[in-house]
Amino acid sequence: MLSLQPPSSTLPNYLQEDELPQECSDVVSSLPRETGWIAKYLHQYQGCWIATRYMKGVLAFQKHFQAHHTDILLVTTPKAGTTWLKAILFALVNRVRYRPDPLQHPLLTNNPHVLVPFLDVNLYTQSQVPDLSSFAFPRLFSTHLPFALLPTSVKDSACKIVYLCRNPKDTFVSLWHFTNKLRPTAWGTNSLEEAFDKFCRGVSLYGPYWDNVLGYWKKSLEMPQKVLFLKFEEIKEHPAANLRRLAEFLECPFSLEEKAQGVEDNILRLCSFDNLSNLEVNKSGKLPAGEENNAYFRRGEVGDWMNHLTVEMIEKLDRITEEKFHGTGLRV
Ligand SMILES: Nc1ncnc2c1ncn2[C@@H]1O[C@H](COP(=O)(O)OS(=O)(=O)O)[C@@H](OP(=O)(O)O)[C@H]1O
Repeated sequence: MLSLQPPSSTLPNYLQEDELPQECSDVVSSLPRETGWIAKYLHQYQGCWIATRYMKGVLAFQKHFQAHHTDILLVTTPKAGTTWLKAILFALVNRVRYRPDPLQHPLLTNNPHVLVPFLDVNLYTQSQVPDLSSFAFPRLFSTHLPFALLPTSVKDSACKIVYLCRNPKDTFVSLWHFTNKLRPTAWGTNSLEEAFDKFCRGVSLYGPYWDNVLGYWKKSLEMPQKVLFLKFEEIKEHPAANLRRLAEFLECPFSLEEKAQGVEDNILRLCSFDNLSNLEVNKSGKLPAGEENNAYFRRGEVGDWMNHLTVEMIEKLDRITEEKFHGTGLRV
């Protein structure tokens, strides 16, 4: 057993890095390593930067997860709006079982990350082979892993993948705030400049950001029935149209009757930033691993990067994005 972190009883659960099983520690110790942001270290595994704490879950997820053809997997780059889309997905596919009612709905008392858990980060981190039998169909799961790292059963089955990306400048700024809120100051760097440098070099959770996004963009063009590619900014601008697109992709389109009853509007209202962020569960609750739910709600807007990045930073990030996405047809 290899311990990668000095014991510290003061750390919340989500920062504690348990002793890794031998099989996992052998893999981890052979990987390139960098000091991380929210995590103490990031390890470059199959081209993707993963926190020590999540390595066990990633390996177990890759090895053991058996996808059902009815599963829905939400994939995002961290801080792309995962919490928001988890809420929308849950409300959408469960709209018959749970009417999107402003007074009574599971989203009013549960953080979206509890209703749509991360496979690698939550379920497979707790157990090598978690019991997924209690999940209602269609099963809703989530991950930040790049397409290339998904288990074979996800790629081979007819399960659907919904991918969400957000422009890299807001993604970076959101990640920066999240990191500073949740991790001890002694870890990694407190400097915006240093974190920015790492992000630009691709060293960020589940990064490089551009590789993660491009992998799913290409798959969405090759297999439009399997991968739906959504953008945070587009959902913000045209929420109803994107909700309809999502429903059609998941083969549960809204009926005329539902449209007349205002079901689409009710889902969007239920999942809006103002509604979710003001719920008691999201103001004062915590996730099972100890993260404060309010850390997932900050501003929820497009363009906050203008308040944080210098002109040089903006130019640099724009230039990298331009180069990486050149010729792919993708604009973010
Ligand atoms: N309902 C709703 N509507 C719009 N925006 C929302 C919503 N909920 C969360 N947010 C904003 O999403 C950002 C958090 O990103 P994620 O949820 O992807 O975080 S995580 O990857 O799950 O850790 C973070 O963005 P920033 O405000 O820019 O930091 C949240 O405020």
